[in-house]
Amino acid sequence: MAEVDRVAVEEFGLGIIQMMEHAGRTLSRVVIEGDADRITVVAGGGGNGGGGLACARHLAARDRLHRVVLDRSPDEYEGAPATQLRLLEGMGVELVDAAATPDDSATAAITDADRVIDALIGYGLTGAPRGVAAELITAIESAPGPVTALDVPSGVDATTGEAAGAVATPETTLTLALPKTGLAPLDGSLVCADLGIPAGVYAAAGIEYEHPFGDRFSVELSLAE
Ligand SMILES: NC(=O)C1=CN([C@@H]2O[C@H](COP(=O)(O)OP(=O)(O)OC[C@H]3O[C@@H](n4cnc5c(N)ncnc54)[C@H](O)[C@@H]3O)[C@@H](O)[C@H]2O)[C@@H](O)CC1
Ligand SMILES: [K+]
Repeated sequence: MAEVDRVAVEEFGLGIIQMMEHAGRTLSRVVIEGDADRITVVAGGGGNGGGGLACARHLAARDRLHRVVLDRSPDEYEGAPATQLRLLEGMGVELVDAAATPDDSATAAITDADRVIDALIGYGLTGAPRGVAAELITAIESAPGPVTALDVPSGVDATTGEAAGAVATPETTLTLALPKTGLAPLDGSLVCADLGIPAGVYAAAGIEYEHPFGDRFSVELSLAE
């Protein structure tokens, strides 16, 4: 998937912000179909967090957003995730910086929610979750509400499915563009979102690909028996 993203951006000129918007909007549609009114988005600093922040904007516009929890200071965001964050700030959405709140407001924002979106870490995970991200994964895992994970549950290696540390078990995982091999052993439902990546990108990345979405923009997947 990393190679597909690279070819899409460097050889086909697809914008990361474009793909991230599809990810965030489709994620918001999936959770809006449920009945949760107070949805908390927990967002990291990379591409996965950026998709979560785009989702938060669509939820806020529909009055379904409870809180946005960050694992670092808003000043540390760069690139497309920073663009998503600035848009949220412009809407007046309150951000909870878990790294700067010694009290339990980040945990409360997670435990008070009807549903939690886990957009901390995607396929960019390196090693076991550390620091604030690890604490937030533990808080998500102990939250009473159901969890929707973006792309992969944070802490799971997208390729091997191994988890070297904490993982929040999702009710649903919305994976992006292609199912990752590391999702095969996962419990819960699996939905794949179309990021609008042209078929030629897959061909250029050496992947045999048939558009799986038909007339839809997301499809539920199940493991072949
Ligand atoms: N790169 C792209 O073209 C796109 C990426 N997308 C999303 O972005 C993800 C990949 O983005 P990135 O490559 O930025 O990576 P990620 O966002 O998956 O992970 C990087 C972030 O995780 C943190 N992190 C990594 N390992 C950690 C550990 N052990 N403990 C604590 N924190 C850790 C890093 O500090 C960094 O903030 C995909 O899974 C997907 O969800 C989509 O938004 C679509 C486009
Ligand atoms: K995630």
